[in-house]
Amino acid sequence: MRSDFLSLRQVDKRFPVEDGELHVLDDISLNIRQGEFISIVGGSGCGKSTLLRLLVGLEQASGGSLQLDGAPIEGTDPERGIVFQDHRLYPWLTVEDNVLLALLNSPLSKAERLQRVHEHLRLVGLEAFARAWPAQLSGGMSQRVAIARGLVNRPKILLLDEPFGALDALTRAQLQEELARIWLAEGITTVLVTHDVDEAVFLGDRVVVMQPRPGKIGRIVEVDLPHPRHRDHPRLHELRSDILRDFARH
Ligand SMILES: Nc1ncnc2c1ncn2[C@@H]1O[C@H](COP(=O)(O)OP(=O)(O)OP(=O)(O)O)[C@@H](O)[C@H]1O
Repeated sequence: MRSDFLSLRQVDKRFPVEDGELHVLDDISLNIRQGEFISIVGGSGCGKSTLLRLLVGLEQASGGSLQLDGAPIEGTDPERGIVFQDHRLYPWLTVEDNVLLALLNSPLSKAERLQRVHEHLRLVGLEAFARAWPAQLSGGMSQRVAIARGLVNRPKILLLDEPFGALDALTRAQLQEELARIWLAEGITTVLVTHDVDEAVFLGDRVVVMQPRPGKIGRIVEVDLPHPRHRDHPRLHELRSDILRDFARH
């Protein structure tokens, strides 16, 4: 198993703005192991989403390098699956077709594609809803479809930007458990951006704590607990309080 499966070296990001440039990310270096679950937390505006957009390939770094499995990250690619806060399902397509769309450029036959879609709908517990319309789904169900769509290409990594941010607390907790189960079953390298420190420590093998202006890695916290985890484990509470103390300092 490679310890630098996903590798960020001295990544820097600046945006041109009216009166010069905005320095958003400064000297971000991080090696992520194959199969690892990394959570990224930090206050609003510290560059978490920008970092994820660089990993997706929607933005280009101003300096430094990002590599996945030995190859530079350039542009979007099905080898990187994405789930955003807003599920972005097409309302005029059924659940099945929404997931199928992600396989548009796949070399698989139609029958193989459908089989793959159903396999992933089963994985997220929604096989019975294959023919449903997005409007018939709850927020949590829509987000499950988005996870199925993110995984259907069997990507090398799964990138999640506040995937449960718009859900109520109970649904959010359920989806976190689902994600933990799916991650364990699939063994997929995962990067999660979240505001929620509880979520970050519950799911992550490591939690990257970012600091603002410009966004930097403040520290990296190892969550030294095996999976599956119990959310009430005292160690998780301890780590959470420790990280929140960091937030209070910035
Ligand atoms: N395309 C852009 N052009 C100019 N500035 C940008 C652009 N994208 C992001 N920014 C700025 O970069 C900074 C970091 O934004 P980013 O969304 O990455 O932070 P974040 O940590 O994800 O915040 P939040 O938690 O509120 O979503 C912000 O000041 C934002 O205004």
